[in-house]
Amino acid sequence: MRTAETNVPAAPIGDPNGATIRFQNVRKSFGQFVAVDGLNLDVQQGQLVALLGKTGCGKSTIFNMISGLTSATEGEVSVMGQNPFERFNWYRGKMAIVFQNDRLLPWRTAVRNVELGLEVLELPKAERKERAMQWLEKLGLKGHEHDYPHALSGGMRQRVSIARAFATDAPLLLCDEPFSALDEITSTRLRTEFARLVRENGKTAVFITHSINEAFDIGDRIIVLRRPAEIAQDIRMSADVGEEERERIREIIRTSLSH
Ligand SMILES: Nc1ncnc2c1ncn2[C@@H]1O[C@H](COP(=O)(O)OP(=O)(O)OP(=O)(O)O)[C@@H](O)[C@H]1O
Repeated sequence: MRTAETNVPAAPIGDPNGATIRFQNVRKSFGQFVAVDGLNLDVQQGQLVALLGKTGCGKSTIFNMISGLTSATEGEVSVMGQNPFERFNWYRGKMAIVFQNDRLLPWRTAVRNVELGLEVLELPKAERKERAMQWLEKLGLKGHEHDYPHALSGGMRQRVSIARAFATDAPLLLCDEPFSALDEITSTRLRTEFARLVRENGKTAVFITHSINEAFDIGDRIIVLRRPAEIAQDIRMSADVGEEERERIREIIRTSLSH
């Protein structure tokens, strides 16, 4: 595993404060129910952050605020220096999302599904196809470009949705438990490949998970949340963290999650 600071380009897009994602005293409530309470969080460009927490701790709510699907009740959310809820369209081509469900269109082949995000960006047809084919190859799907989703396994479909996200060339990737419905072997392989691609391509990524193992495999930084979405631990991982230290960190995380 590499340190969080590798592959970090000089300055984040449009953000004078130097953070790609910034939450300042963010509160989100649904009626009387407080899902996120006073959250402060900075994600720097080039970081691969695993957001780890038990079910119902508010991970998706945070995710929805980053992606602009919902607004904060109080406080400031800034992504690349803009408010994602107010400037939803500004993020086209700057933010790509991978969901738990692959969300492929069943009537489109793998390559046509990858091209979809590029159609929205209005890229010329030949370039769309070339980019989509390249990303499918990088995701190990050479030979399956013209298969329809129903002919692909769950892992292959999720590979297509990752190719679709990377093909847009968005600097920020948001992933909401994309591998949690897959078997452990497929999931482990995919998350390792995903993390490598994020680093190789200098992306910033937030990866939501409820699995400690997944957070360890993915994150340069592991943020452990407890209800109502407060940060219980903020852990920086690096290549020189030995196995003994990793086990100690796992124990700290388990303890945090059990509260
Ligand atoms: N639209 C909503 N209306 C009312 N309550 C909501 C709404 N969205 C989320 N909540 C509540 O806020 C809390 C946090 O939900 P959230 O989906 O963010 O958690 P999560 O950590 O993503 O859970 P999971 O891992 O199960 O997806 C939960 O108690 C949930 O019931």
